[in-house]
Amino acid sequence: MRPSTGRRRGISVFSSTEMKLMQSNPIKSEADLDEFEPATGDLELAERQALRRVVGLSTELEDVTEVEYRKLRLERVVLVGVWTTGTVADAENSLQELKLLAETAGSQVLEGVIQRRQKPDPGTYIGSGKARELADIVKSTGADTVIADGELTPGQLRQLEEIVKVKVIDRTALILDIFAQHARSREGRAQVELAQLNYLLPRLRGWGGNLSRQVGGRAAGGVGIGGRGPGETKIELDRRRIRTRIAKLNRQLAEMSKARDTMRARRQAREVPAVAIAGYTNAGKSSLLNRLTGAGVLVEDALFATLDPTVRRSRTPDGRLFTLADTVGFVRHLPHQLVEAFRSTLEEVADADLILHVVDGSHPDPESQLTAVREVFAEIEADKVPEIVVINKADAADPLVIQRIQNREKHSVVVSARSGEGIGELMAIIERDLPRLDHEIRAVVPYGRGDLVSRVHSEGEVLKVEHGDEGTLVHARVPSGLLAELERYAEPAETLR
Ligand SMILES: Nc1nc2c(ncn2[C@@H]2O[C@H](COP(=O)(O)OP(=O)(O)OP(=O)(O)O)[C@@H](O)[C@H]2O)c(=O)[nH]1
Ligand SMILES: [Mg+2]
Repeated sequence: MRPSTGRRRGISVFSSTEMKLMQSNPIKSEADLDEFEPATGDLELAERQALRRVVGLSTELEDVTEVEYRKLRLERVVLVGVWTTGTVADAENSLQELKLLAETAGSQVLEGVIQRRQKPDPGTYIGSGKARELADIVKSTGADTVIADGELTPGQLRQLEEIVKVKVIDRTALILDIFAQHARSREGRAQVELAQLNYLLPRLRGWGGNLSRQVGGRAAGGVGIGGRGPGETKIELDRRRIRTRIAKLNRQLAEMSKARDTMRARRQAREVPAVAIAGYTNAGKSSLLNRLTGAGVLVEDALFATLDPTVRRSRTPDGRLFTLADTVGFVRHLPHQLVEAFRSTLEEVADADLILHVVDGSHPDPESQLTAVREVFAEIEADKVPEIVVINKADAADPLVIQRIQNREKHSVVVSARSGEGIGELMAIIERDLPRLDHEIRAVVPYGRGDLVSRVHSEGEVLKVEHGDEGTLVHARVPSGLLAELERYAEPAETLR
């Protein structure tokens, strides 16, 4: 924590245009600032920010890509957290994670501060005295944004902005922003936009027209709110547009989820068991999928590298086919708007026959990651699915920490997706825990039905194949769908050995 730099408030932090604005609406002392009247406060702040935005975004071009725009937008940030429970180490881990999130969003973190409090200040999140210290830090570091480690009310965001004089965003907005940058598929983009709009809607008044910028270009672009003046009519209009857009996105997503359901139903009809790889972001889920299937999925030392689930086929050592799905990573306090919006994607986890819950053994606090992930499992009703805890990054982890997790998690396996250590053991566990959906059959398949024989090869487990006079003699374990088709060619019981 930085020492207090005193209760200074230099005018030099403002541009000349802003100074003019302040003269026409003078703030004489900090006391005035504290008792700011919300109604005029909204207007004044929004105008000041509108001006600030023009100054800061002189490079704002029509064709600048969204990511570049975001980088401009959130370049130099100061982090702030309120530490209510737990140890100093917990509080620091939390801010460390916020730093990774901020960096993932493309910003440079200049400083981070935490305040010990019973609970966040209802008005300004951190205490108002601390908020002024924060303002000094912002000024001396030249930061353009403050990111708060929590979900702030619209009022808290506004009041903190009034004190620190730069844009304030919260953890939820930051995570939404990262998702928006990473979403690639049509469904993923629609889900993120829906989450952003739901976050935006109740905050529209508090942040005035400026909000469309804060929540991200896509949401803003999608509804066409450029956000100039925060006039009531404009806000009403924006609200209506947002609601219309939300309704449309919900309809589109329902369509897309139907397509996904069909695909899943097809997989289920074939009785191929489904394994979902889930876990905290950056735990190594995609690396594990690659290691198990050679899928070649993007692996990155970044949070939320994966947003679109990849499904691959794999086989157990005894030859049974199963699907393996990589999924979006979880994080503590995953914004509920995101969980809601990503519900259909997350169903992939809830509908699985087995979950490989990957945890990063080299993380300072893997246990709290396990807990955070299980909270999301409960929310999406995936908590009834059998779970194997896969303690990953064994090559980098402290053996004592691994031991500690193993003691707590009886159903666990230690692996390194990087070195391959423990992967064989993991496969053996998958084989043991996968539901056995297959039936054993011996059949003589006529040569004209080569299609059935190839299905036995791809969907079932072949025990023996011979070529006889009347057809292919197949002894195999197959799912029931295929069994039904093979039964007419089944060998009479008495010939079975
Ligand atoms: N040392 C070590 N690093 C690993 C291991 N597995 C993954 N990593 C690294 O951890 C980082 C994250 O890996 P990913 O596979 O992208 O993790 P993820 O869980 O898919 O992450 P998101 O999709 O972002 O949620 C990458 O830098 C990997 O190289 C491992 O076994 N050992
Ligand atoms: Mg991934």
